[in-house]
Amino acid sequence: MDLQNYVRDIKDFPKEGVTYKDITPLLLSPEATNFALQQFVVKLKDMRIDKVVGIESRGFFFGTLLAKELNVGFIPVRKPGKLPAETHTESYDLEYGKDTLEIHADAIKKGEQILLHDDVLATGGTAKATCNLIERCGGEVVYCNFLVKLLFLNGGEKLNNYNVHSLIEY
Ligand SMILES: O=P(O)(O)OC[C@H]1O[C@H](OP(=O)(O)OP(=O)(O)O)[C@H](O)[C@@H]1O
Ligand SMILES: Nc1ncnc2[nH]cnc12
Repeated sequence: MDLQNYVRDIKDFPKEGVTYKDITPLLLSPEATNFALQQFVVKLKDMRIDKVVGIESRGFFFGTLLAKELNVGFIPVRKPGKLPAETHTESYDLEYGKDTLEIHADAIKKGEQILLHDDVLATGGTAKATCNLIERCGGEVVYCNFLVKLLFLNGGEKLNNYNVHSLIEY
């Protein structure tokens, strides 16, 4: 199955000059969703993963599916002001703006091995900020997992020190 057929380009969204990679066609297809999930799991099955961290909001879709599949807990990393308990906070630059992310400070136990998941790796700011959050909680980022990697934005450079994997590259 060619997963690229399930990602569509939306020109000039959310800003002029940005071509947005829309994964909703993939989510609409149970076959493509299951295929992508199994492709992820093949790579992960021999690794020790204690928890999955998914990034709001599109990282929640496959993040929770992956956690269920690996039989481990799921941790949401959220936009500011959404998490109710004590948090750690990181700010970062996006392809189309600036943003801040938060994690519950007690979500990870010291030394736990964490899988980070998001739908798209673009400039890498979001993923790098999330790695920082995980490490501030005492976790170790053992794998950064994405559906889509935008090679021309060089997001991988920000994640030099990490194990990075994606199913679809542009
Ligand atoms: O690699 P980067 O340049 O940091 O960009 C990648 C991030 O941008 C998108 O999130 P967005 O902020 O659009 O939020 P959403 O998931 O809620 O749509 C995407 O889901 C990633 O989280
Ligand atoms: N071009 C893009 N398409 C979808 N999500 C993104 N996140 C950052 N850049 C993106």
